Parts: sequence; structure tokens; C-alpha cells
Amino acid sequence: MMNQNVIVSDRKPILGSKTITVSGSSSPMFSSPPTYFTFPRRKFLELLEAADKNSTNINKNNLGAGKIASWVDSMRDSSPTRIRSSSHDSSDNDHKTSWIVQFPSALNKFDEIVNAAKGKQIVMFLDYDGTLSPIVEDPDKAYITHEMREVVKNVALNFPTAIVTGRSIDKVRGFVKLDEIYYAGSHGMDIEGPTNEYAYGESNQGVLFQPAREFVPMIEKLFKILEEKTKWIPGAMVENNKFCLSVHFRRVDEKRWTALAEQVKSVLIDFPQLKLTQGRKVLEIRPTIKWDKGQALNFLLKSLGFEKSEDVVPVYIGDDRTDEDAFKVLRERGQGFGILVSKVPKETNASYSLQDPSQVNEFLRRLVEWKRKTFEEA
Ligand SMILES: O=P(O)(O)OC[C@H]1O[C@H](O[C@H]2O[C@H](CO)[C@@H](O)[C@H](O)[C@H]2O)[C@H](O)[C@@H](O)[C@@H]1O
Repeated sequence: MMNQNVIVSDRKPILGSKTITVSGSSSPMFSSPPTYFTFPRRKFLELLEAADKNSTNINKNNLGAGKIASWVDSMRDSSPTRIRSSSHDSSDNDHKTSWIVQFPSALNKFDEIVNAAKGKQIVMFLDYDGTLSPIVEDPDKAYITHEMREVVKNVALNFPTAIVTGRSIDKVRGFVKLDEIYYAGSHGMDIEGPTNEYAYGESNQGVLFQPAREFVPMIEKLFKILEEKTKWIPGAMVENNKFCLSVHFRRVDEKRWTALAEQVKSVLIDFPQLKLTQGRKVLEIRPTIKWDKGQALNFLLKSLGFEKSEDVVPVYIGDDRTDEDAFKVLRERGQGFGILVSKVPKETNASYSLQDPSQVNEFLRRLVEWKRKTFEEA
């Protein structure tokens, strides 16, 4: 396989994989190296003021200095942004119906999806929270069911499979407990291949790419500051995802959201190399490098030898705003399918929808079954 740009890691390589010490910015795989931006403080504040409702980035999201109220409004929205029917729209039911016509159930359109994949290589990309595990109050208890683990394992034995998540790899691996898959943790900023038995080629084993490695000390520093600054807010929780942080407010009384937002904002002002995005009842802080789940998807396809191939069908299933970056990449590639997991109409770049993790399970089960039948018929 083609991945020669192994990036230095402080994690122990898996099963005999080779790690070469190079810096993220000297990766031979990318013509333009991963970059980050430093802004003068004044410029940063201007950016915080800039309004762009459609962006997930606080720097452009009308959520900045003096805009705490709109920041809190945005915290109320689920993720991706819900489409609300206005008084000029037809009823909620009509609205839902037209949404589901536009983004039909991947179960109802299963044949359409697998027909497009005939004779081609499916590569599976799976988000974790809200996709493989249901959303729960306590992020430390977002367990995957035994059935889901089994089906993901079967998928991975049939197709190259990656879990792409905002969590740290260590945390998500602790939940998933599978060796057969690729992991892209920290919103794709930490990519690791399976053990050699399952890797598609020797160079796809172990740590493959960590474009934000230089940010780790900064993230650790901010983690401690934020823990201290938010500890008086009942229910607030800061999660260290290694290359990024999550500030959870699912268990914070809504009356205290403004206070939490103010704390986070006041701290972030001193970290212009970090940006704030938003997920499901969570504020996510990450480096301002041009790297996201979409880039991770491209990276993995390239590593697997499918960069330019017409014969690949990437399928990405996710529920969150951060998954939209991957859906967008699929649209740009004109390849594969994005599947949004949502019970309610949301703005999305996906092509299909599934309602919840149990439907994801059903979809994956049918995919494995389809592969088995196709194999038997061949
Ligand atoms: O990319 P993902 O795998 O979807 O990870 C995104 C965030 O997921 C986790 O938080 C979300 O799930 C929690 C458990 O269900 C829930 O309590 C929280 O409200 C959700 O935002 C995870 O804890 C975060 O670190 C991830 O960034």
C-alpha cells in the first residue's frame, strides 16, 4: 500500500508497525502541508464578531465577543442545525415528508446503494457517538451494544472500515474494542491502522497520521484551565480528546449556559491558534489547522490506494455537524454516499438518512449479508 508518510507518535505502535519520526508539516504525502494560523488579538476579536450563521466555526459564527446571547441560542440548536418549519411553511408533517423524500432512508434505498457498489470496493466510515452508540447523558457511559460490536466486526472483515470520531482513539477503542478497524480520533487528527492481520498493506499499520501533534501541550494546558474555570458550574464537564477538547453542557441547567459560554470565551481569547466548533450539547475546541473528518476520509482512501480510483464506494454514516465535512467531501468526489443519522429534518450534505443506531445496525447487517450473497453467487 501507498502510505509512506508515517507521522511521529507518542503512542506505542501496534504489532511491529514502523514509525518514522518526521514532523507533521514535512509530510511527503501532501503538496500543501497542514497549516495553522496565528492572528493578532485584535484580528481574532474581529473574526469572533463576524457573522456567518451557516458555519460551524465560532470564529465565523456570530458567537464571539459581545455575542454571548447568540452563542447560547446556537447551543440550543441540536447538531447539525435543525430545519425548523416557519409559519409560512406547510405543517410539520409535510415538512418532514419533503425532507425524507430529499434524504430517503438508506434502508428503503438499500438496493440502490448496493447496486451502485457492484464490482467496486466499499469502504466504510462510521462515526461513533449517536451513530454506533446512542446519545446518553454521561459521555463516559456511551457504551456500544454487543450486537453493534459484532456487526461492526463483520463489516470490517468484509470491507476496509474506519471509525471517525471526535473522541480520542484511546477512549473510543476502549468502547469499541475491535482490532480489525482503522481509527480516526480527535475529529480525524489522529489516524491509526489496524493490526497487521487486518491492515490493507504493511504501511497501513499502527499510527498513520497526526497533523496536530504540536498542539498537544497547548490542549493540555487549556484542559486544566477550563476544568478549573468551569468546576463551579454543576454538570459541566471538560473532556480531553488529546488533540482537541469537548466542553459538555448536556447536564448543565440551561440557566447556566450563558455563564459557561462566558467562561469558555474568556479563556479562548488567549488561544488564537484554537477554534471553537459545536456538536450535540458540546462545545468543541480544536486547532485551527485545515483538517477535519473530511480530510481524514480522503487521507484513508489515499492510504488504501483509492485516491483516484473510480472503483471505490466510500460510505460514511454520521449524526453530527462534524460529519458534514465528510459528507461534503463525498459530494466533491462525486463518489459514495453520506448517510445522516437523525430522527428530525436537518441541514445536511448527506444523501440518505437513518433514524438511530438501531437502524444503523440493521443497515450494516444487511450490507454484510449482501456481501456474503454476492460472494456465494460469484
Ligand atoms: O464524532 P463523534 O464520535 O460523534 O464524537 C462527538 C462527541 O461525542 C461525544 O459527545 C456526545 O455524546 C455523548 C454521549 O452520548 C453526549 O453525552 C454528548 O452530549 C454528545 O455531545 C464525546 O463525549 C465528545 O468528546 C465528542 O466530541
